[in-house]
Amino acid sequence: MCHFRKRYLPRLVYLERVVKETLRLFPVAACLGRLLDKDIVTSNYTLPKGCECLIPIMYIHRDPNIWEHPLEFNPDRFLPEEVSKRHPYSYLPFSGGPRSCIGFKYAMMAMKTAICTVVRHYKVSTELKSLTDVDFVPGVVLKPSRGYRIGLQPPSVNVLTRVLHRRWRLEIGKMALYITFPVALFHYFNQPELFEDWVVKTKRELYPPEDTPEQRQFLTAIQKIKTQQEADRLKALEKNATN
Ligand code: HEM
Repeated sequence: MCHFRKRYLPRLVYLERVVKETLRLFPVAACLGRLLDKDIVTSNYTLPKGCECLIPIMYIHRDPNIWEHPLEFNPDRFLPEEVSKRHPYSYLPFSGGPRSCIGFKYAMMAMKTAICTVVRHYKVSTELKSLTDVDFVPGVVLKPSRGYRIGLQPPSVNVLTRVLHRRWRLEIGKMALYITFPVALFHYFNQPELFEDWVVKTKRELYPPEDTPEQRQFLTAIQKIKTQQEADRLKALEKNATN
């Protein structure tokens, strides 16, 4: 199975909508607190400076005035055309304004990577039947009261997948062979005593000493020249001796 790469993340548009819809129904920070540094005037109320406010993110995310069928899991609520219909502060999983989460991009990348990695390797299941089956305990972050009731099962691996999974072993084997083979050959042929006889024998077979009439004629001619030269030299010596 190929490795997951960072460059794949922008292409996972549906997964991004799934993550966003999950954070709508189950915002990690379900409730935020603010201390007002000035009076806030709304249509019906004035919230005085110094007042401590709680912003019920989970409640806003499930408000039927904002979200149609709020308890339905529908990732397409986060299609660009749907998002543009809503007030920007109707969805606040990472808070909003100047004190919003600085790590939201990283968090989105991390969640998408984690989900991809898990679903590519495991079959995920749960005994929970609907969203309302999940109860929460109050806390700084949203936490299910009965833990995370999910099952992870390794997929049944077919032969092809098994072969692909073992590919890295094959590659290492091939690499070892590529290195060992020339090294072994080099060592073998660098022992002259092992192959000297073989070289001499092969050379004799490939280039046998020639014994043709021309060759013999040539050798006789050379011999004649040598004898002639010897005789001339002797004659010259005798002449010198008599003088
Ligand atoms: C799913 C993951 C995350 C969620 C749901 C989340 C949510 C939030 C929320 C709602 C706030 C606002 C808190 C408030 O106003 O009281 C916040 C603030 C903050 N978050 Fe995250 N966060 C996540 C991951 C991260 C990561 C990965 C980082 C760092 C890399 C990070 C860094 C921060 C910081 C520094 C603040 C404070 C910003 C400020 O007060 O100016 N968060 N986060």
